[in-house]
Amino acid sequence: ERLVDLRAHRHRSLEETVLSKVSVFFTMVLIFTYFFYSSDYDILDDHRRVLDELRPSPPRLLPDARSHRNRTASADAEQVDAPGQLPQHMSDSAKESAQNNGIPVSNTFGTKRFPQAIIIGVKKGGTRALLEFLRIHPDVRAVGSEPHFFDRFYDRGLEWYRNLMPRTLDGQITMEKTPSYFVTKEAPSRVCIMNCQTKLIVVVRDPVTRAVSDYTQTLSKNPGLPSFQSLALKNSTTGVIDTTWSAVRIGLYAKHLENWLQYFPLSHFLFVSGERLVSDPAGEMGRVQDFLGLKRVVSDKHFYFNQTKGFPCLKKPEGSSRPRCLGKSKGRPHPQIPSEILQRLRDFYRPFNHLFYQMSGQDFGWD
Ligand SMILES: Nc1ncnc2c1ncn2[C@@H]1O[C@H](COP(=O)(O)OS(=O)(=O)O)[C@@H](OP(=O)(O)O)[C@H]1O
Repeated sequence: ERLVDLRAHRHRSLEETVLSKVSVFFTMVLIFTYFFYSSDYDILDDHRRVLDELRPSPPRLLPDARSHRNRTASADAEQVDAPGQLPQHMSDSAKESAQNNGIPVSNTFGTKRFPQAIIIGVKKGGTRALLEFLRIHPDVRAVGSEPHFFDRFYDRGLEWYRNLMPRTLDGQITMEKTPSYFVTKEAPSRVCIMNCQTKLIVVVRDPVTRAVSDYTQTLSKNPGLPSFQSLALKNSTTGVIDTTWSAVRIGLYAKHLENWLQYFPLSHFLFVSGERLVSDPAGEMGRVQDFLGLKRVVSDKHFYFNQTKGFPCLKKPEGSSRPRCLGKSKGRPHPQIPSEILQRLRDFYRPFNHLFYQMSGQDFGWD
């Protein structure tokens, strides 16, 4: 009888252990689901980026014999087909039939390629908005975070860089954005070593507002920062602008473009107006898609103006419960800067802006 009792007791405690494990598992699933669906767009995106970057390099399978446009032979020599996920835009039936055939489709789709187009600048111009808007396009795959290869991590080598890229199918465009490339002296020659056919996109914004936006970002990380005017002026009595301050220097677009034009012809550049990206995102996206040789998929039906955010946001994508606005670090309120300092900066930038309009063949209307 004691033996039977003991067995029954053991059975019960085993059942209890299993039950408690199952309930812990479901609680975790519930918590995860809650955070997944209630989180901010940027947080989700950050998770995806971190996961993408932490994912170990896949083992090499088949050598990729396919050639791809816009790439240099040396840079391409090591291309391989590699395991990847089924492409998002692939129809469910195609995915199913591939899986039903027992073919390990997820192991043969996609190739990591060098970007054919890069958003090279400018910092605080609206580069994140542009990249996120482009990512809606089924023929664009982009790295979420900024790789900083051509400025900070060049010594890691081209293969390191290519490994950061998402997998693409033939016909899809690989992209990345790192706004500091535009002001990095060595970047043009380095990009050209990778591929001189690379398309270059520069989102430009009134250099005065851009400088204030840049300052606002630094201030948010370092509240003890000196005032904007004390950093912008070399000397408060003479009113001479301090061009060594990066927030000022970045706005000398003509000077930076000159450096790039030593390696790339003007036809390789598209200058996107940061202002119009806010006032008419669909119009500006039309130009970008044309430049990239893409079908005009991203259009006004994808955007709505969010009154609370004060910026255009993406409408609820299919299968998502929420519309997507950029995170809090995009569209921050700017501190009030004395009007005479802003005027001084406007006067300072005017000749550089005019030179830039001439060089780019576009009048951005900042003056
Ligand atoms: N749709 C939308 N939503 C939010 N913000 C938008 C959008 N379109 C353009 N912008 C402007 O983008 C500015 C930030 O530029 P970047 O993304 O290039 O900044 S960064 O260099 O990557 O830090 C950011 O600058 P601040 O307003 O100064 O924060 C915005 O003005």
